[in-house]
Amino acid sequence: MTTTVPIIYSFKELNGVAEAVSDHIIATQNRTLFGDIRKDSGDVPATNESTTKVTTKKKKDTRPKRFKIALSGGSLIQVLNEGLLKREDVLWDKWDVYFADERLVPFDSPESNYGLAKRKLFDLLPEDKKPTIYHIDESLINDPQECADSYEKTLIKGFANKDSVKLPMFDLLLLGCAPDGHIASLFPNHGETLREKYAWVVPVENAPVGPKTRITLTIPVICHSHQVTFVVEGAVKAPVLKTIMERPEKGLPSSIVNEGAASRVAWFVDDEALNDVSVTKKKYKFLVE
Ligand SMILES: O=C1O[C@H](COP(=O)(O)O)[C@@H](O)[C@H](O)[C@H]1O
Repeated sequence: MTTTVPIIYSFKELNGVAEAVSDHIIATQNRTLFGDIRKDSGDVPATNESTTKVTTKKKKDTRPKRFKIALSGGSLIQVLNEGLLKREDVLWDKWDVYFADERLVPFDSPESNYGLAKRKLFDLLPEDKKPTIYHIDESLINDPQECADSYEKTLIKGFANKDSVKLPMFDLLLLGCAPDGHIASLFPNHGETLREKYAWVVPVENAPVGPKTRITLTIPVICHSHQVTFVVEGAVKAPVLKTIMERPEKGLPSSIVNEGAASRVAWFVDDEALNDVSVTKKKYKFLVE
């Protein structure tokens, strides 16, 4: 069994993954802000109170469009640092930045995903170009369930209410993939977390890779994103990429998302990470969209 999801492959001569993924992010930003591709993620269906029948008529969303993006931590942040900071066409002040997962450590810990993004990205932007950032409540890091619930509430506010919007829809969700196949803080063999259907955010209390306690977006939320983009580099990732592409039946979290979001998934990988993959590669010469 092989996966049919195309790989968007960053050719070395096009300056590598950081450049290519930056072009992709900016193209997605521009389509979201100036195109018509985004479904109204914040719309609330009108309710006819006399019959309590929910109609499909939607209120027109008159709010200025924002680019709603979720970031992972880890190696992705360095890629963004190298690719995005030098660009002038990143409209940072129109970005709403959320996190795909967070490690429950203080923000000044080197292990904090928000802390890393802050130091390597947000702190380096001019004051008038900062995005709006939605991070966890640092005071709740000792209570994973509370922290997850609180972050879910943050999402609910950002994407209207949970009853009317069954799932939030990020314009772009950026994922790394660890050598064990975990994405965000969704780990292989964490069945209950991987099967979660209702919650948008869940606690993780026994992560096999430190820090042990985390919170993470769930698979349905990740797969509902308008665009899910993986960024994976280095020979250390070659075996896991082979498993994802050639053995989806193994059910790694990365494979579940790769299949679940299918046509909305893109992969940005370098030659080293792709080295072991033997399925037919669809190579796209990457052009600015
Ligand atoms: O623990 C985590 O690991 C993954 C993968 O990190 P990488 O450094 O191998 O790219 C990361 O995406 C996630 O946000 C993080 O919490």
